[in-house]
Amino acid sequence: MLLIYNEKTNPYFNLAMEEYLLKNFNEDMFILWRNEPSIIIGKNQNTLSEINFEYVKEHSIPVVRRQSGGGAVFHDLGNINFTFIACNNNSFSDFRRFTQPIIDLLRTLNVHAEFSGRNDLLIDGKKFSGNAQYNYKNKVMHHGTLLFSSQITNLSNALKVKPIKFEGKGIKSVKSRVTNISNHLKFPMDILEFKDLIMDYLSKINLDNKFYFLTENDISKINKLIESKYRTWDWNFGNSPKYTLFNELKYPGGNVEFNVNVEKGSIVDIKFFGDFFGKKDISFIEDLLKGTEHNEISLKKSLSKININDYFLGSDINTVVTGIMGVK
Ligand SMILES: Nc1ncnc2c1ncn2[C@@H]1O[C@H](COP(=O)(O)OC(=O)CCCC[C@@H]2CCSS2)[C@@H](O)[C@H]1O
Repeated sequence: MLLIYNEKTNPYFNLAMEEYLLKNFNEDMFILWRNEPSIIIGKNQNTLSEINFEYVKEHSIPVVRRQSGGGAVFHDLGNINFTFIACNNNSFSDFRRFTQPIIDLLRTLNVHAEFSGRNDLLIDGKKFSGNAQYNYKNKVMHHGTLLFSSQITNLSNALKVKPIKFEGKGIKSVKSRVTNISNHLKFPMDILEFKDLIMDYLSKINLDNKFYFLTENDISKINKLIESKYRTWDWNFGNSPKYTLFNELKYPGGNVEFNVNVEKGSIVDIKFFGDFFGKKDISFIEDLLKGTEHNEISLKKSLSKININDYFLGSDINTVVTGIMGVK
């Protein structure tokens, strides 16, 4: 098994690295990695309905979609991620096979952890690890988080959403009470010591191991994948399953309700309902916004073609855009 101890903490890099290693190597692997504060979204989720958009914007938190299914998780440098890539697997594998080493390792530290539900590891009934898998050809990639000393308040804030606004077939995250491993240790331990401990433990349970360090060539291929996929709005947001957003726009001239239907990231339909005090017909805006990508930049660009006051008296572009994004 190849053991990869990755020091990079950029979430775009790390998600692209997983895909690159899965698709370009024909060997079993184990990788440990950490991300700077970020949200990692499941393959089939509606990104906007899973994140606290205002918080994410205010703190410039990258939101990155991954290959595997499941819900949205928060990462920071207090969270360690582990990835197993196993060749010669024809289907999804038992989650327990890949999480048992973590449970066993924690037992050596006197921490009692258990597997629960479909994809969680718990200590005292609280989650510290979420897991997911992805199949590629005859391989399975299993990855999981390990909350060791994460900022739990930031985790809750980043994932705090008002889900009633969105309707669609996107996979919803399963909210849990969470805990950090370090709170359950009988003695102080640094996160990097814990990371070393996991790597040591893994290298002992497998006999035939080799450390592998990413080469210049690997890194340049990973960088290409970042630019073509992992850093793009299309993959992280646009790729969401189709959804409808229900919201209300409050502006000095009144209140209007509206629905936006979004498919492949673009507005296919938008309808405003209510009393309008603007002097122009609202259907012009409805037509104007069809085909616009459901993001702030594209909405601003489309709306800059008109005088917003002609439709929403006393309002401005920013207010209308935040409304249409479902932020307020
Ligand atoms: N980092 C982290 N670890 C454990 N649990 C978390 C974390 N962040 C949030 N949560 C909690 O899990 C739920 C979502 O649970 P849910 O079961 O919906 O989703 C998951 O667990 C997905 C795990 C994906 C693991 C990948 C491994 C490497 S890249 S990401 C969320 O609402 C919080 O309550």
